[in-house]
Amino acid sequence: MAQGPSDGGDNVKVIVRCRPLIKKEVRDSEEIIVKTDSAMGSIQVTCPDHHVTNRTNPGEHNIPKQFTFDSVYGIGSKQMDIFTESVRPMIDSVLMGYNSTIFAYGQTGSGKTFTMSGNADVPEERGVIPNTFQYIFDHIAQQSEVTDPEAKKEYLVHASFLEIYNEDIRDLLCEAKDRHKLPLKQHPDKGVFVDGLSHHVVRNEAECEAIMRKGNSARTTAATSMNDVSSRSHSIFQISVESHSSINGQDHYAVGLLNLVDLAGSESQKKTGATGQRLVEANKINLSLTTLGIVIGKLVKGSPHIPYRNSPLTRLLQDSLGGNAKTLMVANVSPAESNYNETYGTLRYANQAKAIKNKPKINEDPKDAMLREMRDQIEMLRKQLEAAKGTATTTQAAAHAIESALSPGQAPVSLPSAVTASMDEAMVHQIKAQQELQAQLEAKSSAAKAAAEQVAEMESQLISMQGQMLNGQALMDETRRKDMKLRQAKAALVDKKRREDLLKRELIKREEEKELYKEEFASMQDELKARKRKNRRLEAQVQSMEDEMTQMRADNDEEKESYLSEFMEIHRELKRRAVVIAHFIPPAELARILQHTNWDSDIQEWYIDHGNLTGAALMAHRPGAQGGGEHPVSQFSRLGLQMDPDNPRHKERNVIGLGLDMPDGREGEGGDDGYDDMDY
Ligand SMILES: Nc1ncnc2c1ncn2[C@@H]1O[C@H](COP(=O)(O)OP(=O)(O)OP(=O)(O)O)[C@@H](O)[C@H]1O
Repeated sequence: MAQGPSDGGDNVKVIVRCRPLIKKEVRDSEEIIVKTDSAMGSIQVTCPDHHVTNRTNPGEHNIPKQFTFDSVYGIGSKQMDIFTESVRPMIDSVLMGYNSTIFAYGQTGSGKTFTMSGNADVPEERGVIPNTFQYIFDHIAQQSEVTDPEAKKEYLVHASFLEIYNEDIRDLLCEAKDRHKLPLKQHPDKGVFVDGLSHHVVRNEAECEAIMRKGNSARTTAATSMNDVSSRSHSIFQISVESHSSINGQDHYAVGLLNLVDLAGSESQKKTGATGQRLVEANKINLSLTTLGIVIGKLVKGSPHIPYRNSPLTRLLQDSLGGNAKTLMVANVSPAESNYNETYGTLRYANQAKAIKNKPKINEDPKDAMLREMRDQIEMLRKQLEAAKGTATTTQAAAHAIESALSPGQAPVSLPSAVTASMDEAMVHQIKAQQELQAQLEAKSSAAKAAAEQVAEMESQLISMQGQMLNGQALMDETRRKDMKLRQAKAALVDKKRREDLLKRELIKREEEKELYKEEFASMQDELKARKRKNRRLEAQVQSMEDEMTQMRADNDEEKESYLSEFMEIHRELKRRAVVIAHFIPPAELARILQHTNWDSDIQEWYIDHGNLTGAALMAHRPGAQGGGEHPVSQFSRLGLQMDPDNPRHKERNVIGLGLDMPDGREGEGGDDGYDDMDY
């Protein structure tokens, strides 16, 4: 299924493939340490027992490391499964005009070349690249069955094949003697491109395969201790699919470029024991792969500067990593215990790449489309051909006219001058005219031949140019139709299985979520219950506090009222004393007494200095009665005092000695100075 344009960005798709044990690993009885679950898209790798990596926590290395990817292909996976499930959507995008990149990553000997190229001679071992050719030409062949003129498309497919060897870019399709370093350049529309790289128009899968074989045989490989045919370079097979359609009389062009990248494998010098040229190659390979790793890491972190320029590999993949292309990374791993570190490293690397986001966009109506140029050339050639055909026809007609003007069977004669001299003039004239016509005929005939040749040449040129543009007619025949049907039926089955797997994955995810919710819900319910209990307790506390507060307020109000009434009482009494003082103590006397009043804060009492100055003291110093005796008291008063000692009527006459009539039984308290309890 074709993917629509995406605005929010497309994550780099990452799939993992684990190859089976190779002969050497079987011979060495290597343990398989990788477990895959294709339906769930998960892979586990377990550190072998003897391979202790964690000294501080030795038990931990036995815990399997688990990863999930867009798809995972196990030991028994088929080339066609990978193609149908994961590669086909990328090619569909290319056919729509997106740029796409599929790159195989992994340690040396992990199966990258097997996955990308495979064995072209064994149908079920054909890799991504040959299966891609077939898919593209099947798609184009189907155009022959399209009847809607607006939906009809015309295609031009061309391919290039390059390698990056020791950080130099080389064309794998040119003659060996011309295979020198090519520069990288930047184009405002095309982006980064290899200047001088050859492009080869291909009209069918056989031509594509021929190119692939030619390039593969030119690619630098060598036997190493890890792989009998180890790629010593990164290779990029590029297929450009250009299409044209005419909608409402308007020409529309789209160009999709597909990069099929087979990276050289990372290798550890310790394991390979490489020396000399192999070591130089290995260092360069590891260097560019490290740069690729740095670029991926920075993209994931969202760094503002991505060091694409640090290696030709990352510059060429610039558009595929964080750019406008759709990208699929195939991480290849070995299942053997001896490759634990590399396998774990590849999975971590691939896991990181999942987070890279691209913003794919369709290349619509690019100015430099080869197809546009070719259509213009064909149109021009057609016009020239028409003109040439006209010229050829008129020249031929002229030649025929001359031919018929010549008397039939009359061969032009060339007579010796002695003979012509004896002939009459008319005869000579006729013979000369014949000779002239003959010369004209020869000239016209050769001109007509040349014109016919030119027309034939132009026609074959036109046919060849038209033959490069594909509308499906030449590709579709009965055999392809049948094979295609079979391929499509198989693809439909894979699609069905894929959908089932996705559903299963979704279902399991939902189940897990449900379980999680259940647990969360149960704990939330417990928490809710506990909170409710606590709330009830708090509510009861609040209620009792409120009741208490209401009570306190009521008590306070009551107390306040009682204090107020007490205060009013005291105030009234005070006023009474003030009135008494005002009436009985002369103001000067009062001022003098007040001068001697002091507050004792220890006992919280007023006291009067020089008590002898007070009225009571003065009264005590009242001059005695005649002869030192007591002042006379009437019989009535003496009796009255005995009977009612508190009756002021019978008391001394000095008002200061009178006690106050206090409220609430306090009456008379502190009657000595009369100011007791008057606490202001
Ligand atoms: N899925 C597979 N099924 C069967 N054999 C495989 C598979 N993958 C790889 N092999 C075999 O494993 C060996 C190494 O594979 P290959 O050459 O593809 O590795 P590579 O990753 O390209 O290595 P290098 O980086 O050294 O070029 C080959 O003999 C290949 O046929």
